[in-house]
Amino acid sequence: MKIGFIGCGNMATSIIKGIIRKQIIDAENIIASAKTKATLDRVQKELGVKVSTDNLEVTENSDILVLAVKPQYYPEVIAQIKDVVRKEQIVISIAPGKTLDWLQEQFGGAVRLVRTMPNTPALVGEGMTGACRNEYVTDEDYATVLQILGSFGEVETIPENLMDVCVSVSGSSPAYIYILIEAMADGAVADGMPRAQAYKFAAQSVLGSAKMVLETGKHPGELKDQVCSPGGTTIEAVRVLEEKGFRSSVIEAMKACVRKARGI
Ligand SMILES: NC(=O)C1=CN([C@@H]2O[C@H](COP(=O)(O)OP(=O)(O)OC[C@H]3O[C@@H](n4cnc5c(N)ncnc54)[C@H](O)[C@@H]3O)[C@@H](O)[C@H]2O)C=CC1
Ligand SMILES: O=C(O)[C@@H]1CCC=N1
Repeated sequence: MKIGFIGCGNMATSIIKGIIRKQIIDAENIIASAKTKATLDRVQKELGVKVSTDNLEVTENSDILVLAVKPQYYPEVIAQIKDVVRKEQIVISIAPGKTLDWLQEQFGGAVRLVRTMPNTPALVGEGMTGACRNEYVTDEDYATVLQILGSFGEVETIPENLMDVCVSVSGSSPAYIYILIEAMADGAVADGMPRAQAYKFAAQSVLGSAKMVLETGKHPGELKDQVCSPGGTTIEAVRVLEEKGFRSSVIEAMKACVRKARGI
């Protein structure tokens, strides 16, 4: 099995590192393209995969092809490769807003397409990916794709109409969490904790809280209540978060994210 990446920036690098880490596909069976020699040198050095500036070479040398460029470059890239994409090849999109119908139209023929929304924690094997496929992708093809996507974290098949929601809840959400961690560390630093220590305490608390939700199966509200002692410290923090519109800020930010995805 050979996998190709057109574009090798943040997301492709995270996916490739995740795949190599789990030894699903060897580095020698991975090929990636980029626009500049500087990026290719960085990719070759950092990941040890084959590299090329030629998107056609990447297309011809892969069974699974990931389109890992920004959405605005999709039309240009697809126009360039569509005549060399083979019938049995699987093309994976990772772009927000690009529907299976739109992708199909750009290719102008029957292409096996899997639409996904991954996220950068793939780099450490803790990604969350939503996926759906078109009618040309066989069950066998799709099982292979899910195995690859599952090698760098969790993967779930979702209806295509939820892909834009997936962008806000998992594709983009690591950014919100990093802001939260940074803000928590700023708070700790403001009260005297050294910066590096503050990042560790904040990040480990986020990691532990996420595990509590996933592993206990308890409602997040119940877990929150367990932390809030009557007349205690936590409820004071919660009171201020509610007063400052924390919950509503998150919801509104996510709705803006979905609107943007729908408009891309
Ligand atoms: N960064 C993230 O957290 C996530 C990104 N995505 C999606 O992944 C895709 C890639 O995003 P990033 O990796 O963040 O972007 P990026 O900008 O880091 O990487 C894209 C790479 O593609 C290269 N490129 C541009 N045009 C090219 C062409 N014609 N041929 C070959 N290479 C070309 C660029 O030079 C760049 O290195 C986007 O569609 C994005 O929406 C999806 C989920 C999460
Ligand atoms: O910001 C973006 O457009 C991409 C999609 C999801 C995460 N990053």
